[in-house]
Amino acid sequence: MTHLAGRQPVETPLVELRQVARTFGRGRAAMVALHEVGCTVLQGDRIAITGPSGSGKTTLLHLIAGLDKPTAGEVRWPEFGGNPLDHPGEVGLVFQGASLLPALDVLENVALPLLLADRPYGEAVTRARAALEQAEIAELAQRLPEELSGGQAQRVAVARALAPAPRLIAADEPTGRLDTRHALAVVDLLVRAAGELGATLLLATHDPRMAERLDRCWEMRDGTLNEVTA
Ligand SMILES: Nc1ncnc2c1ncn2[C@@H]1O[C@H](COP(=O)(O)OP(=O)(O)OP(=O)(O)O)[C@@H](O)[C@H]1O
Repeated sequence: MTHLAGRQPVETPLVELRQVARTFGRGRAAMVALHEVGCTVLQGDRIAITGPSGSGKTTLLHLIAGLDKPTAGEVRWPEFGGNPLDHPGEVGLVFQGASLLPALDVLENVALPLLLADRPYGEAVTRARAALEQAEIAELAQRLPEELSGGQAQRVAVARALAPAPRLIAADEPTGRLDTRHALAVVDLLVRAAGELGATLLLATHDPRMAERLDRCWEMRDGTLNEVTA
């Protein structure tokens, strides 16, 4: 596994899952997406969650980020004192599509989460500009989303996630709609930015070439988790 520059994990658990299961639906229609998964995410970890379609990557990522609740078992966030989503700016989320607001320019899109978290306007704009610099797209600040390529739009989505300086970055197939060159660039950006921020990074991907850029790799198979590297 590649160890790109940055801070190494310290042995402090950021997220702990104990015998976590997640079932969707009920009765005969019940679908067990996760079977008694136990794992620990350490501060500063950079973990790829791999596995085929339907193996449970998104379900696991959502539980770790606090977006979903288990149907059995326990998820704990010792460093956050409860669900991190209750603390605005602590979790940066990136999804397959950039989902930028079409009427706002790039700078406004990146500043928006900070404004929604009641940060002062000046601070939100300053942080948004810094995140665009970090993502190496400062020159796009005044563009509208419709004026961006797919790769540029996804870098804006990454900048939006980075702007509040989150402690946990959760990215779900963030490169699924990009060609290999742009996909690798976005993954490398996430890895570098996580190192610079001292943030923990979890990245769900079905692509082993993306997973190789991170330090640890968890492989999902039919709702169970195996660590394939450490
Ligand atoms: N809301 C839901 N209702 C019913 N079943 C669901 C729901 N969400 C996920 N599932 C099922 O749970 C299983 C795991 O889904 P999940 O999205 O976590 O897999 P994944 O590995 O992320 O897949 P992909 O790579 O295709 O995104 C799948 O069988 C899926 O159909």
